[in-house]
Amino acid sequence: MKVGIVKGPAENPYEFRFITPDSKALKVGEFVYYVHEGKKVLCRITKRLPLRHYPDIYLSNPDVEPGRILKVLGLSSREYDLFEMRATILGYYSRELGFVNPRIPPKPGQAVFLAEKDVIEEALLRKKKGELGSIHAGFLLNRDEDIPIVLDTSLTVSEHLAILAGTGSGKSYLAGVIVEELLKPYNRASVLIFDPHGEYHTLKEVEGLDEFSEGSYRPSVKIYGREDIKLRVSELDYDEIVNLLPNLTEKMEATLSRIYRDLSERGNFTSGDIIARIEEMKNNEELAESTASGLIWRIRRYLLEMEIIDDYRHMSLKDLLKPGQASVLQLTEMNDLEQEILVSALMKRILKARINAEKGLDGEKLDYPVFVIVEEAHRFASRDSRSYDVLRTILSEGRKFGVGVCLISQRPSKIDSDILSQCMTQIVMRIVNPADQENIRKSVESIGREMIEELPGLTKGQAIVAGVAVNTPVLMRARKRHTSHGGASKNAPEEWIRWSEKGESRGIFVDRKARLFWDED
Ligand SMILES: Nc1ncnc2c1ncn2[C@@H]1O[C@H](COP(=O)(O)OP(=O)(O)OP(=O)(O)O)[C@@H](O)[C@H]1O
Repeated sequence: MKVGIVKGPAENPYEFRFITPDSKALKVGEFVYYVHEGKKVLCRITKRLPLRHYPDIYLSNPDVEPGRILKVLGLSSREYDLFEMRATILGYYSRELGFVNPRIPPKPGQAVFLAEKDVIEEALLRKKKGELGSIHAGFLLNRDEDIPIVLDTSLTVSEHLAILAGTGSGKSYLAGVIVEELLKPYNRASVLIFDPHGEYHTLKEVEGLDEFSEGSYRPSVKIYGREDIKLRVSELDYDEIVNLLPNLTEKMEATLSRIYRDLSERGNFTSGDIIARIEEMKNNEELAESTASGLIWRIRRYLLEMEIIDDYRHMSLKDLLKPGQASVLQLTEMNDLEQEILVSALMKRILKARINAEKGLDGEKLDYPVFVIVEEAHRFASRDSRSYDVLRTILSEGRKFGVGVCLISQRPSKIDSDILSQCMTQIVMRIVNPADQENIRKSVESIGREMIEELPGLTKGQAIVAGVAVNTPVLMRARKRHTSHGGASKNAPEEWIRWSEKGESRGIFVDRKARLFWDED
């Protein structure tokens, strides 16, 4: 479909301007093309400017439509119905070379066409919907026709993914879509989810849905609650143990460091082993009574009191991570310290197990790549977080060993920029906060300035997808979930009414007297 005519070049050589009537309803982000030597040269619309404004006097009376004034004056409304569009030339697409820019802008007078479904699918996407190793995340925005937006699974997971947006824009809904896709028969991924708000348990529904099974394949989703999540004392780093024990004196730290070094060389150890060593040092008069008792008290009070820390039990990595399985670690009842220590210790163990498997080393092994989703990533990937060092290492080295990470955050400006810039696929949804927009502009180079300007205007579920998993940034609306969304907003009035209809409200206002504690039964 012809949608406009080229007016001429713009300020820079890879842009041009064209004129289109309003009736063609072209929007920023839309894909168009012109023909050069028989090839369709794909372009993205970056700006839409009205060509002529109505004289102010035509707009002076809100009750009189400007078109009527034109009619009375015998003028045509069509000349006010025109828009000048800017478009960036992406090039014609070659499977081998990617986008090839012809380096000759279109001539004035040349026709501009709306890119058809097959042109978009061929040029923008590396994978077709349902193909082996594909993620059907949504549909091209601004089109009535459903043009699927499909990501390349391999690049999405191994080169890390970031989903960034203001709160309530649909991040975890979309992450759910991505996990669903990863569990489909054409991916059968091994996924781990750190879920601080308990939003992912509903993914268990996939186990009963036909879309997810093929032959003998059926995915599984395991939910780990607080009582199932355990770290062994001996799998904690020295720094992690120190972080758990408050107000250690220099002498206590030095003692603990020595004991930790000795015990960790032997393999597994328990908190009882640490305490026994401290007592031994005290009895040998290597340690003052007050230091020894202070250290033992802290170990008993803080290390042993922590529910996620155990002397013997820990989660088996082989149970936690399996192809065709998503494991959801619910962190809802843990405090920040426990959550950070858990992310740090478990991620370290996963990376080590992958390195062991890849290099044929001794020790715990994981024989397949894994994908880890970290919700509220700003809490775990900011410089002052206890899990910062591990995440930084995994983000920079994980791809070599098949540990992919998806960071999800509503405060991208709080995520360390070295970490964020390692996420090679970015999905950015509505962001209104200017500091966060600026941070996205700096750390997500593949999204141009004109696309960043679109961010505040997006609505729930709409996103810019950019980076290695697609050939060029594209505007998308997320597809519908097969499973329900565990993070769905509460409908308060509905719940109030349901509650009151059950009769539970009766009598609630009878006792209006404030009770003092000595009045209580
Ligand atoms: N694509 C979508 N289609 C339909 N509903 C959606 C879509 N995306 C999000 N929603 C709904 O919008 C609400 C917020 O979505 P979601 O929980 O994914 O937001 P969020 O960005 O993760 O928010 P928060 O930062 O608070 O966790 C939910 O009720 C969800 O069901």
